[in-house]
Amino acid sequence: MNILDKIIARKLEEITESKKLRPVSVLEKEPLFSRTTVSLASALKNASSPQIISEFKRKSPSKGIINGEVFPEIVTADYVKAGAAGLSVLTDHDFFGGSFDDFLKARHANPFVPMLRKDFIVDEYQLFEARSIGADVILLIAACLEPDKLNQLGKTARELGLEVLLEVHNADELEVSLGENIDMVGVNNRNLKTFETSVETSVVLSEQIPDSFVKISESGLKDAETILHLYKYGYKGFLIGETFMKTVNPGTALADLQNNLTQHSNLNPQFL
Ligand SMILES: O=C(O)c1ccccc1NCC(=O)[C@H](O)[C@H](O)COP(=O)(O)O
Repeated sequence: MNILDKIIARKLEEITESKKLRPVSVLEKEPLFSRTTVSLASALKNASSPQIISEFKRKSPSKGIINGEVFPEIVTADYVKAGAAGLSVLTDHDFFGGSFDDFLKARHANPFVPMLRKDFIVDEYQLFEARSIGADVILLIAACLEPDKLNQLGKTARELGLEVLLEVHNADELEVSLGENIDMVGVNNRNLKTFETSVETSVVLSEQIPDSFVKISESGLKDAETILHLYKYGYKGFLIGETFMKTVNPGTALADLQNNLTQHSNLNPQFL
């Protein structure tokens, strides 16, 4: 069984349990459920420089524990101070060490910043969960979903006021999954079989994503040079987790990257 199959098998068990414990009628009564959402797509679309979406990620299948001693409210507030355009917070517990508690702490510390619920969405119920914890954006991973299901989830997400980030790893996934219920397309540079990352994946797929979708490059991003290189291919957003989270102070790591981006852009104005 590959890693995605394992994650999804576990997710389906969790969803069955959660539906019994906290049905949709309960989720709808959560105070954050009716919160006005904030658009990540607009923040990226209107920017005239590369924008970083900073991820709060404790561990991962590829790296194991990344950082055990971190507080979501502190790390995410530091990210925002350092100029993050948006936040991504893992809510998957078993494989990424995340939780709703992490998400809620980040949300309360940053009420007006666009936040992505980073999880493996396979059921409408999880969209109601996302709304109830104050998410603005949800992720639909093409590798996990049949095109009809993906389209249906996108439609329901939109009806709930959530933006939809479609994640693809290759041209085939892109071709069958792109549709009217998608706001942003994220190209994941991580090969889920080998866990190796290659930014060439973002380069190769860039031309195949219509300009009407905001483009985001995800995973394995480490430095300003790579980000500015991908910016030339039309990527507006850059989702970064491990590079920041493996440091003692993830917010400072983002601030350093932002400084490097500014310096490189000044040295090479053709980048911007
Ligand atoms: O990160 C993993 O090991 C992983 C394994 C299997 C499925 C998904 C995985 N990551 C999810 C992500 O999309 C990343 O957390 C995100 O793009 C940030 O990547 P990075 O900057 O490399 O932490």
